[in-house]
Amino acid sequence: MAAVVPAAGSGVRLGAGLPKAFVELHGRTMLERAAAGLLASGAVDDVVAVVPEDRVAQAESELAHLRDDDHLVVVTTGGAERTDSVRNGLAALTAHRHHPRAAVYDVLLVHDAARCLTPPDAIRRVVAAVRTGAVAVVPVLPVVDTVKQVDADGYVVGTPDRAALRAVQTPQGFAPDVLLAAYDAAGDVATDDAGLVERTGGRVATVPGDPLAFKITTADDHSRALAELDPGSPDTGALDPGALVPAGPQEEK
Ligand SMILES: Nc1ccn([C@@H]2O[C@H](COP(=O)(O)OP(=O)(O)OP(=O)(O)O)[C@@H](O)[C@H]2O)c(=O)n1
Ligand SMILES: C[C@](O)(CO)[C@H](O)COP(=O)(O)O
Repeated sequence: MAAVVPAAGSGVRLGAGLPKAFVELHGRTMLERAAAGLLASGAVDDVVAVVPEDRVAQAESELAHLRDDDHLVVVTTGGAERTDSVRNGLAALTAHRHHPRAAVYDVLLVHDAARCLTPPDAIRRVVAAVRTGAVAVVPVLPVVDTVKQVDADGYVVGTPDRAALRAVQTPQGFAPDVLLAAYDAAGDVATDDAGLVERTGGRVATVPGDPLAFKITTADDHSRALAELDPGSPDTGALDPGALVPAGPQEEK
């Protein structure tokens, strides 16, 4: 089983001044924590990390300790959108199929480096659901706020039934042919990989997610991650929210 880890985003909303996946949490980058977490779950054999072009050498060096006879760890470069980065990761996996470790995968995962605190049980739940027959699986949490749909002017046009809404996390898991076909068919970007499967008519199952699989997006999320990892310690290494760089065109995300 293999996992693609998109880690090529710039992290505009975090505003750390470097690509988000290379920001450290108590001395370890988000990328290294995410990749190590996948392998430590025992459910993942091989990992493809997708990183900015100028971070390939750093990623190779940071992930080298995870590579052994049983675990292939590949680093490749990302694209402008998350969808482009995952596509590159899938291509890198295909290119390594000749490797003795990478014969045929029964499950493919896609897991944000930015969700690097995801507990092993949450990873294993997704894998188990694919192995028991689902072609696509997303971990979800209930939505606790009432959600409004608004028009272009910001006026409310509807209130969806909250009981039918879920917040979606990663890793998302797929039967490999289903994910590859969805990416082959995709003419556009999607904010998550299951969204591409939905567009091709694939049925997407849900499993319980985990609050610790939250996405580190802002400086507050980064502080929360530091505290989750070491509740007793001062906020060492926290980013200064006041030093945020302007978010630019991505700020509406
Ligand atoms: N072109 C991109 C954009 C995002 N990602 C990755 O996709 C995951 C989820 O993206 P997000 O958290 O939105 O990260 P960024 O795009 O870096 O954040 P921002 O929008 O604040 O710049 C992250 O691990 C990020 O590195 C990626 O590999 N390639
Ligand atoms: C894939 C994802 O993590 C699911 O919640 C998310 O959609 C990606 O985050 P982004 O901020 O939209 O890039």
